[in-house]
Amino acid sequence: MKINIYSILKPTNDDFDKIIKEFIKMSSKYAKVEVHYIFNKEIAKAQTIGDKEAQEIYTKTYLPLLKGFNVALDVLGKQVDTYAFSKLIEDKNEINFFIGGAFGFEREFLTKCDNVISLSNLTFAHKVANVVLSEQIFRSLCIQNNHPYHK
Ligand SMILES: C[S@@+](CC[C@H](N)C(=O)[O-])C[C@H]1O[C@@H](n2cnc3c(N)ncnc32)[C@H](O)[C@@H]1O
Repeated sequence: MKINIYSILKPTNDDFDKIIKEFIKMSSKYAKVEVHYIFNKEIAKAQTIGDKEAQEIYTKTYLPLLKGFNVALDVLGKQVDTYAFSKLIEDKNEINFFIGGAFGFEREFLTKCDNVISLSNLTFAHKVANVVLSEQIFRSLCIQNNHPYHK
């Protein structure tokens, strides 16, 4: 199983990145998990302009990456518990998770994904969302493989 996490963000190698890397390393026993930070001039400019234009740039960036099974993370998405999350990612060859930029997602992009999930009613910073996502991926892989971590 291959799991990609796409995040519109400059990689900074801070403590959040270290925690994310740790969960990915722990997951590697069961799946190949990779985080892809996407940041370029257009995205940098997007952060300084209006919500709508920025969202259009995020959509343009993410659309070509849609392949396999695609899950967007959005505060207003479907709330799932860990077991439902585990079922969602079970038996898939390739899963892509998309974390939005500072202005969130354009509806058009969300409708092109197979699922849109919410991790909480609270809005998190990108990296906090990525920490929670990475931990839930590891937890789900433990559930699927009967590893005691999930108890
Ligand atoms: C700083 S947030 C964007 C906030 C933006 N104003 C919005 O309403 O979407 C950046 C990204 O983190 C992810 N995120 C933050 N909180 C989340 C939550 N509770 N559930 C799912 N994803 C979340 C989403 O992918 C979001 O696009």
